[in-house]
Amino acid sequence: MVGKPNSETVKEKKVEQAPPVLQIRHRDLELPGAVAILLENYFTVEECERYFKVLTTEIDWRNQQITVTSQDNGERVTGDEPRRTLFMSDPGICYEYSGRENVGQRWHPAVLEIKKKAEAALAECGLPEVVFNSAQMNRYDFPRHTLGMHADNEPDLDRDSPIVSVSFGATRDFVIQDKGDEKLKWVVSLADGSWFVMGGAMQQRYLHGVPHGSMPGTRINLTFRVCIPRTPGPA
Ligand SMILES: O=C(O)CCC(=O)C(=O)O
Ligand SMILES: [Fe+2]
Repeated sequence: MVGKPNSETVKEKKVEQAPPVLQIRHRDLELPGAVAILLENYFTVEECERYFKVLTTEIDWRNQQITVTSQDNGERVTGDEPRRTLFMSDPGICYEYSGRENVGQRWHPAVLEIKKKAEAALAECGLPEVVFNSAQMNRYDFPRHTLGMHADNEPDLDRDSPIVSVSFGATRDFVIQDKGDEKLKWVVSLADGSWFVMGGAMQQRYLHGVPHGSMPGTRINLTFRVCIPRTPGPA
């Protein structure tokens, strides 16, 4: 007779399972005059886990300072950038923003892999091919780590190329605001593995930023860009 095994002798074996493959979801924000398309789950769960680990452990994230113009009295004020950052690029690329000159650090191989996959998505969205030569990288470790409303319109950036943003780790809101009407806002949730493109007149007509979060968890964001090559200069 086959009986029920004695519960004391049952040994459960945990079977290793492949991470799920989630379906890519394509959403066009249909911003007048701009290209703003989100691909959710563009990176697989396996890629998200692998890249999050590499990006949090193998990158020389920096606490840096920025200088901005005070909204109150128009004076220039220097303070801590409210997140950690790093700028990576091909040789001969510099990017000045918020009063700081950033000389591109050498590419980490994982960032180059991510860049290739980020470039491939442009064709999937029916957009022209672009080879990015730099990446502004942001690390948000706490809900208080933020990025103020801004436009990426510095002279170092090629205005005709889009900016592609990819995110790993914790989900954060990404807010877009019409420069001509501050009441016109869009909020996009940028989750683990998401890809987002900002093109057309996005930087001329809109501001964007990452406000204070509500949940703990580290988020890594890489924004791939095309900068105009130049030699380093004073900030
Ligand atoms: O973290 C983000 O999603 C936005 C990054 C960004 O806008 C920037 O680096 O200029
Ligand atoms: Fe930006």
